[in-house]
Amino acid sequence: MSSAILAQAHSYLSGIPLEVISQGAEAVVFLTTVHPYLSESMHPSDIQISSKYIIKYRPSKTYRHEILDKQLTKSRTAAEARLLSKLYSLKIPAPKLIALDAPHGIIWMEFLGFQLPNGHISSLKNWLWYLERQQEADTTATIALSDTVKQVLTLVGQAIAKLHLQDIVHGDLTSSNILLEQNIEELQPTLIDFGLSSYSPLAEDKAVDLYVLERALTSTHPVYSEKYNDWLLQGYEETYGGKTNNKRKYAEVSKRLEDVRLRGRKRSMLG
Ligand SMILES: Nc1ncnc2c1ncn2[C@@H]1O[C@H](COP(=O)(O)OP(=O)(O)OP(=O)(O)O)[C@@H](O)[C@H]1O
Repeated sequence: MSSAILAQAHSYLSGIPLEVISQGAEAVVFLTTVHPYLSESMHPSDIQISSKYIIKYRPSKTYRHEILDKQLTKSRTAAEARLLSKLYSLKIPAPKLIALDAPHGIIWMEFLGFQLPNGHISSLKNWLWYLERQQEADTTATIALSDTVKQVLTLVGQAIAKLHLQDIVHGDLTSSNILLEQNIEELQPTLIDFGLSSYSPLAEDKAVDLYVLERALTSTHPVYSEKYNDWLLQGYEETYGGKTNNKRKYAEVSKRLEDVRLRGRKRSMLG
């Protein structure tokens, strides 16, 4: 990453320790240990507070016109933050919004996930890979793996359905954009990266969301992806089509998903 981007982030976040954990096309993601406005003394000592937070920073793009760049940074950052806050009120699992500095392209949010035994972060992709490697080493692990994976993928499908029932489309659903949280009894999948999200009532857009995740699972977990996708869709159907009057809406998305798959297959046959 360019030192200019880092210097800019440090100037906006003066005195805040920043550790780069990812750099995408749109944003740099930092890990920090400092909360933007709460100090330790503001918490009763019996309440455990997290000491890890995420800062997502959209640097300015020098190839864009300066005024347009400022407007885009501000509106995209604010839109992502608004969505996080909406998801919290809807109880859809996603990072909690902590603070926002839209003009500078900065969002502070809750840190999610944990370290897997192999040291990787608990994205759905890393977790499935980890379990698959384990199973290959010990074939007696099959049943335990199926039960837990089925439960998690059903929850993923349910979370996506909750999003779609609100006519929110994620826009970049991959197995890296799903982080697992360790709850007391079970693993809870949470959705991250709402930078490309939008509102849409269209069955087509929802089907594309599902297709993108289906493709991600197929390409990263080819041996098991059929089962994974079945479990995911079961969870989706349960929640999206759960009420009698939603059955028709679910059938529309399901039909569209078939069409999108067909288009995808045609495209790959044509190269
Ligand atoms: N709330 C969070 N808790 C923990 N890790 C996070 C969180 N948000 C983002 N990350 C980490 O940072 C990475 C990039 O985040 P995000 O996808 O939001 O940024 P991005 O710039 O849009 O990325 P990309 O362009 O690669 O899609 C994630 O894959 C994840 O590893």
